[in-house]
Amino acid sequence: MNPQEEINQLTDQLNELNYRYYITADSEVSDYEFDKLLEKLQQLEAQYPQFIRNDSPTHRVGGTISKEFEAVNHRFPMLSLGNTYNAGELADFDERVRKGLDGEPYEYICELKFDGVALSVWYENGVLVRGVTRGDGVRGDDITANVKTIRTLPLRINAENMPAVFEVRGEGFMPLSSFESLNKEREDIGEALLANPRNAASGTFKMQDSSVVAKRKMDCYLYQFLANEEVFESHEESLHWMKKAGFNVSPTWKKCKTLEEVLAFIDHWDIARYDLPLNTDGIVIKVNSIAQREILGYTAKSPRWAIAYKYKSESASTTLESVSYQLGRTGNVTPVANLKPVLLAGTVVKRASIHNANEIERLDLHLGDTVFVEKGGEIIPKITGVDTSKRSLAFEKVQFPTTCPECDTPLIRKEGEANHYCPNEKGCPPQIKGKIEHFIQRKALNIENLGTETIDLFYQKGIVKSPADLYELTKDKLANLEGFKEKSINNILSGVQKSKEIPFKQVLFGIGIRFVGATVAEKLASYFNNIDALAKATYEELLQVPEIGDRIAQSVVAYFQDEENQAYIEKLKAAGLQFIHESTEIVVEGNSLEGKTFVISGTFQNYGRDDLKVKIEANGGKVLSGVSGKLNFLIAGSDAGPSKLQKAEKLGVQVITEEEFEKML
Ligand SMILES: NC(=O)c1ccc[n+]([C@@H]2O[C@H](COP(=O)([O-])OP(=O)(O)OC[C@H]3O[C@@H](n4cnc5c(N)ncnc54)[C@H](O)[C@@H]3O)[C@@H](O)[C@H]2O)c1
Ligand SMILES: [Zn+2]
Repeated sequence: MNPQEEINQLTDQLNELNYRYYITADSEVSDYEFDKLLEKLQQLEAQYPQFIRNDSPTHRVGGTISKEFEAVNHRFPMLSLGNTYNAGELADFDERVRKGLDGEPYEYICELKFDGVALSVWYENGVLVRGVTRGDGVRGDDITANVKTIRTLPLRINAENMPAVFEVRGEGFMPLSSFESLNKEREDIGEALLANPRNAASGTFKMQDSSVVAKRKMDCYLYQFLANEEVFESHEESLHWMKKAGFNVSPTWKKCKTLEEVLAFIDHWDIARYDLPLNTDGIVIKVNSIAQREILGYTAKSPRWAIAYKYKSESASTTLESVSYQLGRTGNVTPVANLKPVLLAGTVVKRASIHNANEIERLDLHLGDTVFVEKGGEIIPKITGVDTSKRSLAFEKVQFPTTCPECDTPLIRKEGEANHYCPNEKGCPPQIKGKIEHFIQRKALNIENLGTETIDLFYQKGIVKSPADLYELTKDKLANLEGFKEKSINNILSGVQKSKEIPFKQVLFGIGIRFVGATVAEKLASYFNNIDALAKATYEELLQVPEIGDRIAQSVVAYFQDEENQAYIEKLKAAGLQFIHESTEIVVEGNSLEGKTFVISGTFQNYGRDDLKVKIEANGGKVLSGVSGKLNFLIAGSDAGPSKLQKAEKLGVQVITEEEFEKML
């Protein structure tokens, strides 16, 4: 290949990888490989500038803006960071800084490189007015309503030396704990799992409904302050100021005066970072003095005064011994690789996830292959490649099964879906047991004293074959089972008894309609009020419910058309479960709100909107639908409508928070 051809080929390849990384979230190569390819292109471009293409990935930030949000021009471009993977390259960076500053002394601030999405948040007169994504670096998506759901981000601040207009930047992220519970929820309702917390964060910040974003408990660490005028002399000062003003600044940063101190910081966090509540993929080294930053300046893509040191995600090679196929509650079949045990990032790895049949095809897996496994942001390691030079002709290609490994029913793959699943919902043992486990979990019927093993036993003995059978358990039936003492029998029976008090929304979640998670169940319960109305609802009616889309509506209709499901619901009704929605119990404090009028806007910490309405009325107040001059109070939640707020301000209507409202009671 001649240099021009090579430049063309690398440009195309990197643009494609960028697209996959930022848009479809299914990158095929590790960050390390990506960065090496980019470096190669950079070198070629430096040598043959006449061949640089206009769409070269070396000249611009990799993301894009989307159609769903308003695009906003950044006041200061949001750049990327140059990166290094070893101490030698870091020393080169330090050398460039030294030369650039012409012998002046300088110091660094080292921070962790948080693995989320960059956010820019604008304040005017201390009030949060805008939240924007990085986008292509020049323009980003206006996601203000979503950014406002971040609880640690102040909506209003009042700090010393605060310029009228300023901007803070930081990394929006989904804490690991939220990520895990979100994926657990998705698994529960048969949805594909999110690949890693970064993709989850970027997807969440781009959702249309900010009340869903609010539920996901996003967070943000701030690491940059920007204003038209010079407010601070050093980065350090700005970090202290942001902290004092109430921003969430991670306390992990450190001032380093020498390269040795920087390297010690890198070593320390290489291990300590695993104890943090979020993923990190390296550290960022920044020149501390703002004046010196100006001297050093920028390239088209990144500042010359900062660099990222990225930790190489550890990889190991081992043998693929077999592939097993696991069946989830909703019949999803997931292939899992069984590996010859190998040490990876401090733990022995025996299994790796392969996601689905496409992935087996893409990797062209053969049993006996030498495979590379990597631990990235995910908890379970994954296979990233195959060393085909080590493949022998005798190795057999991995074949995704055509029938269910548990019940032999032919597997189904819906058009457009990557997953195969077993349609034998009512006769496939893991699906039946999974349904019972789903039914008894805390967020559903909350039946204590029943574990996986007990359910397994009940199922094997033929005592419980559906959640409805739980309500036919008796002392006699259980007394014959080995290992069950009177006390544990009583506990199980009383747990079952207590579940009859569990509110309808949880029952609805528990019965396990595909795609109906806890949140959706709550929405359906309060919209339709009872199971009969829900069962009669047409596809079109279901689409009227906020946040209910095509897929859920279809699934609900199909569920209630099935006669066996109808019989199952009847059985549960006969057992005495709650099938009517009771809005949350409202405590009436008195008539302190007598004669006062309210408008509700936004989402609230302690109340659903309907609950809040009932609460106001129960205490003598009146809820109006629109803001007018006659209105007394606008209760503004975390993402209250800006037009309502403006109107209230204009008309002199008092705007109060949830806490202020509670004080009125
Ligand atoms: N595997 C692939 O296919 C693929 C494709 C494209 C990009 N990538 C990876 O993505 C990287 C490019 O992404 P990028 O342009 O977003 O750069 P980057 O993520 O490497 O660095 C810039 C970003 O770091 C973040 N950051 C976190 N903590 C920070 C801190 N304390 N201070 C400042 N910034 C901080 C900010 O969001 C900032 O936008 C590449 O280096 C590559 O590794 C991989
Ligand atoms: Zn099956």
